[in-house]
Amino acid sequence: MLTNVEHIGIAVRDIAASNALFAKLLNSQPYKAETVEAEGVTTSFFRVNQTKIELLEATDAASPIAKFLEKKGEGIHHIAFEVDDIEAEMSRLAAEGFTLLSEKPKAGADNKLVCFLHPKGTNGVLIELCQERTVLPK
Ligand SMILES: CC[C@@H](C(=O)O)C(=O)SCCNC(=O)CCNC(=O)[C@H](O)C(C)(C)COP(=O)(O)OP(=O)(O)OC[C@H]1O[C@@H](n2cnc3c(N)ncnc32)[C@H](O)[C@@H]1OP(=O)(O)O
Ligand SMILES: [Co+2]
Repeated sequence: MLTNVEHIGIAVRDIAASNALFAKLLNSQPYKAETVEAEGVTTSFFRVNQTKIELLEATDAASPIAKFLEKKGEGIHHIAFEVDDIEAEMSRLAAEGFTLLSEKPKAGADNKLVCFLHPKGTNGVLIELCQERTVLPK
């Protein structure tokens, strides 16, 4: 089951400058910064009540964020939904015809297991599923 919008991912060119901008906008500081080498990103997270803003800067030219910035520029990169059982949701969504971008959940930022759905099958919006890693998948 999808339980809430866990975070909104925003692609940025300069995470230090965007941290300062979002700190002013949200009147709060990021609570976490984390690099996820496997995804080619450096992230920072701001809490906004029940959800989060995830700023994403590319760590290298092959990063999905570098490619996105080149094609579309800065802006909303993905919407992440919290799920209670990521493997069950992956099976359900694959059976519904969505294209999963990994066969298994992957390690994400902020202690999450994640899986992405291809934006071509979701009206041009990249969707991330994420589950807290303390809840082990079946
Ligand atoms: C920090 C970890 C994690 C978390 O815990 O929160 C993250 O959020 S990591 C975020 C970065 N990681 C990812 O995005 C992984 C999933 N993405 C991918 O696997 C790829 O980016 C992709 C979606 C499969 C596209 O890759 P590829 O085909 O190699 O790139 P292209 O640049 O050629 O794009 C093809 C096509 O798709 C459009 N596109 C790409 N990204 C997005 C996007 N974020 N939203 C909407 N559309 C997107 C792109 O514009 C191309 O379209 P056309 O030009 O019309 O073909
Ligand atoms: Co994300």
